[in-house]
Amino acid sequence: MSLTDETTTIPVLDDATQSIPAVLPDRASLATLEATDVSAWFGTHKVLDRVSLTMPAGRITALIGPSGCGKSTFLRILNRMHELVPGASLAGRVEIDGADVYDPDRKLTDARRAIGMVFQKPNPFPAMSIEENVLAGLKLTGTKVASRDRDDLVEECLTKGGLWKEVKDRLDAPGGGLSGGQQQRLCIARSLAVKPRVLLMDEPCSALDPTSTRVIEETMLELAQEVTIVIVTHNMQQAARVSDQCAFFLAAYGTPGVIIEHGDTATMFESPQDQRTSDYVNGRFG
Ligand SMILES: Nc1ncnc2c1ncn2[C@@H]1O[C@H](COP(=O)(O)OP(=O)(O)OP(=O)(O)O)[C@@H](O)[C@H]1O
Repeated sequence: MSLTDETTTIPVLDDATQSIPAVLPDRASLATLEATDVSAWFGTHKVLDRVSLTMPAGRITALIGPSGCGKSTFLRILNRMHELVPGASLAGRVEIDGADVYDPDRKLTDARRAIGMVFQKPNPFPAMSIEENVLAGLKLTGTKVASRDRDDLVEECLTKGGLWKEVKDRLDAPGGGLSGGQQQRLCIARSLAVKPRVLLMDEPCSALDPTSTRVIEETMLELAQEVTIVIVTHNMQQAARVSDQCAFFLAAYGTPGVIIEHGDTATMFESPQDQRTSDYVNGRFG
């Protein structure tokens, strides 16, 4: 089913009922994510109207805009989390390298494995060890890794998450015992363990101090070489520091969110086309 009918309601899919093999493209390569005419509702409340955006392979795309304009909803549509909200629906198309993310013949876990998510508040499993946290996503997504390869995978993911040096001597310690910034990097490492092609990050630094924020930003810049990143941020300096392109979302009073303008980050900050973009990135509202 391609979700081009504006009135289509997405059913909440039960993984247990989906046994068709994965057909997502090779997860080892960088992927472009393409959203076309995406609209979204919570019940009858329409919160996004025909949003289209290309998020290029190996680049960092920042979604910016004032509170309530639909950035997080858009992000959650990209890896099929929106459909978990009772009464939520959407229309439009999301493709990863041309493959329909909402193809009903595809397992929900395939979409989640290919398109990982890091949330605003670090959410490690507090009682699980650091090592167990990294490996936790494998079980949740049904990803198989031989036990002899697990140590290497843990080291690889913690290294990419920028945490290895700090925790390599205490992999058995509980994840909940780490600082907030370390916990967020542990969550990034956990997302990486299933080898996603895209990593979605919803205000990943908003609960962190400036030092931890910089460490996460450095981690993101390194990760972009092997995974496409889409980040929601309210921090304009952060958008300017880390992103290659920005999309400015806005919802005028009583209307659903739309993208007013998008383009490469330098242009969006230095010479945007739309006065509202200029006002927003210069802190005149929002
Ligand atoms: N679970 C939900 N149920 C009902 N309405 C929701 C739900 N989540 C979000 N909304 C509504 O959808 C609209 C868009 O919200 P969303 O969180 O996507 O915006 P946002 O731009 O990410 O905001 P913020 O920057 O504050 O996180 C808002 O009007 C919000 O109230």
